[in-house]
Amino acid sequence: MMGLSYHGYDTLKKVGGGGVYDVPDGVDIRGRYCEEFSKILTKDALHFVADLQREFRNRIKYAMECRKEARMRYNEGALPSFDPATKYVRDGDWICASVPPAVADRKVEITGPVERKMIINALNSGAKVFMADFEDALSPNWENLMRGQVNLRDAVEGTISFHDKARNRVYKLNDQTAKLFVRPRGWHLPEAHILIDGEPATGCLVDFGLYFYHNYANFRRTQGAGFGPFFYLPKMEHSREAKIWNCVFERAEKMAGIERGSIRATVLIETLPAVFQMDEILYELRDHSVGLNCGRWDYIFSYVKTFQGHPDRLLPDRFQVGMGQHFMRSYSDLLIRTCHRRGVHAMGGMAAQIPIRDDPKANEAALNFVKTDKLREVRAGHDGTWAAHPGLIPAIMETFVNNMENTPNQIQTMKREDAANMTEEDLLQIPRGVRTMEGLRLNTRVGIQYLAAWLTGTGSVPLYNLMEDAATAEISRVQNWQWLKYGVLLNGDGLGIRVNQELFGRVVEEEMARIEKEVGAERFKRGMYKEACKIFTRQCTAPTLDDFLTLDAYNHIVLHHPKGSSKL
Ligand SMILES: CC(=O)SCCNC(=O)CCNC(=O)[C@H](O)C(C)(C)COP(=O)(O)OP(=O)(O)OC[C@H]1O[C@@H](n2cnc3c(N)ncnc32)[C@H](O)[C@@H]1OP(=O)(O)O
Ligand SMILES: O=CC(=O)O
Ligand SMILES: [Mg+2]
Repeated sequence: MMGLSYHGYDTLKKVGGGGVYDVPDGVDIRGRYCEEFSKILTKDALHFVADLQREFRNRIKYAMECRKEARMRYNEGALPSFDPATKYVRDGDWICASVPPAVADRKVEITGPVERKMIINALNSGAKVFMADFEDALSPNWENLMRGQVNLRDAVEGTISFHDKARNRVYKLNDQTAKLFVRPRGWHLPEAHILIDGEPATGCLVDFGLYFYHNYANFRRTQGAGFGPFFYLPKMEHSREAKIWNCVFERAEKMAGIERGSIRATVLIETLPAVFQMDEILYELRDHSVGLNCGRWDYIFSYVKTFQGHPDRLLPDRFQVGMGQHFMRSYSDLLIRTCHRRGVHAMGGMAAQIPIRDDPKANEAALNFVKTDKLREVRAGHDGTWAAHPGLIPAIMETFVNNMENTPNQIQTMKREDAANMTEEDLLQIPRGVRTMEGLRLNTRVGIQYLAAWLTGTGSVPLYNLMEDAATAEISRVQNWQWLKYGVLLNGDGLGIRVNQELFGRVVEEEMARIEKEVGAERFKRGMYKEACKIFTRQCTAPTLDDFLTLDAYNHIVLHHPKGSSKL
């Protein structure tokens, strides 16, 4: 039977590539057809996603409106703060459901995009947990998303393999693997290739829904010892958003006929407003929580975004905004105190350093930086932390093991009551440091190269010996925007130059020439550097700050089938 429109017909929908997706009433697939994808995009799985979308779309829209409204208040001069209306939650004596034994020990967690070889490498890496990422580390084009689902299904089944033909190497899972967590996209991102009742689906409901539907049974049997699946939840700004996730989880548990509280999630505290909502977020998810994580890179991005209307809160060069800054330390300390008081893990964040193969001295310095950062985390009371690369795992594991008393975590032993009186001033203190021309140049060079990679399907890249992903690139973008908006003085290099449009135009030109030289003329021509430069420059110079780099850029990676049908 040929496909009709998505309205009112329970029918087969024909799309590019000659195949057909069997879709339920009201669902339209605009992504490329592929037989492998059709095993993910089954009618029943799509039915589940559509049910979630229909049940929660209005609440999601409302939550996004609330974000806008809060931003307007911050733009008018208000500061984020603890909410007096939920003091009873912060003061209350409740705790979260107890931690599932399968994930009691989370000393080192590796993260990475849902790419086939990386999934196998990460699961085999010796880390306790692998967070498979549909978010900061992934460019969410149709192929990546759908292949990611196929890869995760095979990983959970234990059948995943990969043949690297160039190296004639076959990758398979070891007997012992890391426990899998999955990070869906944030609430704000649409999935333009799946329309439900004529509207793009909510990206995270697609990521969550398809993964949950196909994997919950296998996962609980093989990985979760009766619990799971496990998730990481990104970029929330308020506990009302956590409440929606909690309802989504309950809805999924009901559909699957599994016990309430089976699904568990760690929430990234990576927006400035959310640091004032940590108790409230845990409270909403108290039956489904396994802790919070310091998503430090998005947190820095969010500091600039929240204070976009506050010229007295300008950031110094990006690399000076580390965990030594008072506001960052305060955030980590309060997160540990909050989690341990509620009986769940307080996870540390990502050090951006990665191994440097061709320079032993620089490599040693990078490794020492990571070790110092991780030592600070474990001594502060974190129960585990993130690694961006398998090469860092032994050193990080050793740091955590040697500094914890033979226990899987520090939930009972590091209560951090000293952080109980953390104030709003502590959490908001203006970061110290200077701004330099090199800072502006590096932001520009990194931002454009990251975006060029993202547009061509790669969401995490090594640049100048550091891991760059959507969160780190955001810092480069918003920092440039902030410096331009307020015409800041570059006060750290003795040049006494003010940032303005003309200077920025020159910097962009010169940095593009440098990028071309560094990557080579051929790769530069083949890549999407010019398009990336256009998008990045527009965003840095826009009169109003765009909410997300990837939201504006998303239109450029939407590819509707049959070709030529409209974009978002
Ligand atoms: C702010 C945040 O949200 S942080 C979380 C999101 N970001 C991430 O997850 C970034 C994860 N890291 C990465 O993507 C990568 O490490 C990069 C892009 C930074 C560097 O990647 P590469 O340049 O390919 O690293 P490199 O060449 O050293 O890789 C060596 C091997 O390690 C593997 N590897 C590297 N990083 C990872 C990882 N995170 N997970 C699994 N395997 C990995 C590579 O696949 C490669 O395997 P192979 O030898 O079998 O071919
Ligand atoms: O997601 C993690 C972050 O640091 O951002
Ligand atoms: Mg993040």
